[in-house]
Amino acid sequence: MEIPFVKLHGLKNSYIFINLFQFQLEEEMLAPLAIAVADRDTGIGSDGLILIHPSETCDVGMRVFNLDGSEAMNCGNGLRCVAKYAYENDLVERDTFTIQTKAGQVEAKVHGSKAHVHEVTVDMGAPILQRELIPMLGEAGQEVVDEVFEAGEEQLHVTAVSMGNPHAVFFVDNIDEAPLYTQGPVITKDLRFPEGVNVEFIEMVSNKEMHFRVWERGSGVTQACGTGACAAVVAAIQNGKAPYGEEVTVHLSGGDLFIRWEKDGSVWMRGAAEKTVSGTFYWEHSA
Ligand SMILES: N[C@@H](CCC[C@H](N)C(=O)O)C(=O)O
Repeated sequence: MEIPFVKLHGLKNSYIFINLFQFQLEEEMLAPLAIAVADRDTGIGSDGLILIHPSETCDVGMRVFNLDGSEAMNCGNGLRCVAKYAYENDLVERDTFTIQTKAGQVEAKVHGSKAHVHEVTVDMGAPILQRELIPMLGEAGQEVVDEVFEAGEEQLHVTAVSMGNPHAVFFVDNIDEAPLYTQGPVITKDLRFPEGVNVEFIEMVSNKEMHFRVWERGSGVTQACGTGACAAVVAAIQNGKAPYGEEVTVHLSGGDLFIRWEKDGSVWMRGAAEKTVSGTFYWEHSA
């Protein structure tokens, strides 16, 4: 099978994009295809697969698959890349348009020209803070803010936030000493999070600046996570470490994102999106 693709990344969080306005794929192919394209030896190499598809309710639709083939409800870096692709490739004409995700609808605004979109702002909608909706086990109806979290020998404190997908945020004193590779792969599968969880470690630099590292559910360590950066800023505000309504700079391994949470309202994400490769993926699918 010959599959046309484009590779884009948001701050080095890279995905293979397939345009389903032009190409059809069977549902049962999607998970194995995600694993195949993401493979850095035998595939193209990426953190996963994103499908850009026609939508009945929005200007375009997006589906996201992690490196291990699991499907996610949302992807912040993917949304900026989809917006760039859709505008540059005339799937949309206006510079502000809607994108459907499995978690709901968002609005994106591209910055730049039809020839080159360099940055995108996305209204990510309101975070979901109620424990059972994240979802996290425990007493329903409460927010999970700075809660004691036993993790093996360590006692951590977690703040849990959903941006359509679940995030467990841990504040640390020194980002270089965060237990990313020891706790990340364990907490992501912790049974207290019945759907698994993306794990973020945050060092506050000031009330408007933070360092960020992530272990993504289904993909492991990545250079950036857009929904994770949104969740981290929400968590910082819930913990009194950052203000409502002001842009916070998040330093991820792959670059910076600029996030603002309006009180009782939306989280806004602004950042770069880049295209690197396009081509044909040759795939022998064995059903
Ligand atoms: N990298 C993404 C998030 C991708 C999905 C995540 N791993 C999940 O399973 O929820 C982002 O930029 O938000």
